[in-house]
Amino acid sequence: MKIALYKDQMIHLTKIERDQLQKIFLASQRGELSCPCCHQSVKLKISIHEPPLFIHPSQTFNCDEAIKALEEKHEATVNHSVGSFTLPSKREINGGVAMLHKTNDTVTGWKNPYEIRSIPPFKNHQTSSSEHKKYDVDDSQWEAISTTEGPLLVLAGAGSGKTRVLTTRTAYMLTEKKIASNRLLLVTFTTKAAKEMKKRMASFSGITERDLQTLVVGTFHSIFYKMLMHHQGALWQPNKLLKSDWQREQIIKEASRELGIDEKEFAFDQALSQISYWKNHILKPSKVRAETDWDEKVKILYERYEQTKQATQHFDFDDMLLGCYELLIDNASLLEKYQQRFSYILVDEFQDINKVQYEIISLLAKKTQNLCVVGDDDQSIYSFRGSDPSYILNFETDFPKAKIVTLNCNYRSHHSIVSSATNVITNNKKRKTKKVVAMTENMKRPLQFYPFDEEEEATMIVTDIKEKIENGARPRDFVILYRTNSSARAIFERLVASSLPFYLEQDGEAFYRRRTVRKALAYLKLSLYPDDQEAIKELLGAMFIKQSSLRDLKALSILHDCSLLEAMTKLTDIQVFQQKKIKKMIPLFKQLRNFSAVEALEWVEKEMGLSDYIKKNGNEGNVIDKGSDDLRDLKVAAASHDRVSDFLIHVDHMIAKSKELKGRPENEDSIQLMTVHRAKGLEFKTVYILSAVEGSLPHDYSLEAYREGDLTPLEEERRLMYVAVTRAMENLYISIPQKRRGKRAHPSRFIREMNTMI
Ligand SMILES: Nc1ncnc2c1ncn2[C@@H]1O[C@H](COP(=O)(O)OP(=O)(O)OP(=O)(O)O)[C@@H](O)[C@H]1O
Repeated sequence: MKIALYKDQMIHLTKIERDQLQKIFLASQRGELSCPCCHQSVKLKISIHEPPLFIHPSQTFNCDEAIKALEEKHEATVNHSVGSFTLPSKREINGGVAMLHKTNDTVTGWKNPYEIRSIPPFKNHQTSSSEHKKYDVDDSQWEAISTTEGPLLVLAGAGSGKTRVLTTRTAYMLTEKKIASNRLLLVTFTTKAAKEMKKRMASFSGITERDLQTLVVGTFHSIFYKMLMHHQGALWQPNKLLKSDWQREQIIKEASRELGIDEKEFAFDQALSQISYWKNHILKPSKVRAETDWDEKVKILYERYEQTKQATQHFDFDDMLLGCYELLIDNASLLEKYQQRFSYILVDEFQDINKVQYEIISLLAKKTQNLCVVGDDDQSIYSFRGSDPSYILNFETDFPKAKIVTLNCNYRSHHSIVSSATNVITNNKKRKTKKVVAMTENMKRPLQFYPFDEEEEATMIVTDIKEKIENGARPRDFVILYRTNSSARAIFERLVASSLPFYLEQDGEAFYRRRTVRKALAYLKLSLYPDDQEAIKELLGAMFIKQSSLRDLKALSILHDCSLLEAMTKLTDIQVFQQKKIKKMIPLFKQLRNFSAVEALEWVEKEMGLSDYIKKNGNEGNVIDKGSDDLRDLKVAAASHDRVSDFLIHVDHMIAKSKELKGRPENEDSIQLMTVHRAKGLEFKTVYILSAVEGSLPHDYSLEAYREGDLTPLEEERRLMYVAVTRAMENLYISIPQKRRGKRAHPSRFIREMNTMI
């Protein structure tokens, strides 16, 4: 039904502004809406497949006829506002956003979902022959398995059975070729993948417990670290490993103080990534060529970072690779020993290898040349960390005797998913030509849907998952993929509100703990709690006032019997322009609490100086996550809350939930939320891709590079879309919000490509 009662007034879906829909949804979740006929509570359902509707959650009602009459009556009436919802007096058909597939009898701007149609007819591909039936592999897979001698490049399309090939090949070498298990080295990209390989290997008949124990399977780091421990144990004690980012950050923070860099405001995370990138390229500080001011600063921090580590005998993960490389090149007899020991080397995910890893593997394989590498250049997505697809693209040049086997049968995804992925990836110029074909088809095609914004996107997806689980699906069947961690905020919040089990692997700070977000929230908090110390610290940072002023503020607040916030007007040990700014700003805090949450944030940005902070420090060196984007995201989150106080309660609740989940072990049967990067190598029955719009996927930074003539980052973004699409086994849903970060969004260019048959 299209009508419901809210605060004793009738609301009609066709008359509601689209940007109010989410608020009505939240009100309905709180049980604030009721049926105008039977007065039972009703819910607003916002789903992917059909226009929004009010529904009776209980089965016992009989209001259809009466509701129809009421709907017709109210269709003709004019409404203005109900509670905090604004209702247009005249319904706008277009609502200011592009509408491709609009319907006229529902909320403004609603667009029906749209199936991808540019799918060629499915062809049946016969593959397997009887010779290798016992391994359950096809001809090409068999060729990759049985070619054990000499360099071999297995170019494997998405879902074509790389893991199956690697495990079967290892089993074949051990059981049929009788190669001693300790002569094999199998390198995987993640610890999870290494465990999975061992688990699968155990299921082959003929493989003994001893084989599994002596076989060296692991990540580059784990294998090379063992080598270092064996030969230089004293230098590589585990207690000297800088395991966490905060430990590494601490070192460069100290160095930054000496250099006069503002500790509170510098993007240390980016600096650490840059240092890591240089190390993976075997670039010592003296060899780095700084091209920008930022590079120059980080280069100096890099120098200090290395000096400190050396002095305290600490080491980081990158040092393990560099240390192993140096160990082998400096020690010819040791190298020879390892060349003999590991006479068969297998490397998974070879498209994401970096320079130092490649150099070590090349050294080890130099003598025997028995190097089998498996990868897909179309899935190379780690160039920001130093991995370089040119190693896979140039493998035949580096190993002229290499044999190449291409695996192009996709066993994971149905035909329409594989075709959609192919439509996109074929647009990349720098790639090896290959045509991946699906082995199965079903009638379901990938579906594009058009939420109003990020909030509605999250609501639609959670509704869809809930329905599917009610119909028998398991939570573990679902994954929600996004480009950057900050995009997970809305979906996280909606899942917290639902009772569905979910797991979010956090590799960064939770959204509300991000630097710019913390600062913006501090203003709101101080408007209500002018003595909040944490918020005051953030405010000092936002105003470029040193943190030690907090001490003075505490003393001043006692002396003048005023709040910490008011005490700021009495600070003397600061610049005159800062004193003036503070005097002007402090009275404004009182007004803030009367605004809506969004208005308050606008005010903080424009009138209270947060925009100055963002301009100066929000973006420093940060190409992926900009402070100004965080503030826009924060306004989207705030839009669902009228009062500042309500929004702050919501924020605290989400911070607590996020902490709670961080410490909780992964439940195997949960909905997964992850970045596309993390989804590499995984598969799920149903995949949702968030925000397939320009600026998100492809990311803004790649579009900027493209405008400046550099195509490389955009091609990597296209590979990310390819990886995302090819994780789906049966169902693929792609979200194309009409607005993102409060602005009109444009469908991703990859969507256009997906809808164009090659
Ligand atoms: N010969 C085969 N017959 C039937 N199923 C197969 C065969 N080879 C692989 N599969 C199945 O296809 C799916 C994809 O395999 P796998 O995960 O090994 O692919 P992949 O090449 O590593 O994929 P990606 O690179 O996209 O992560 C798995 O579910 C696997 O069991």
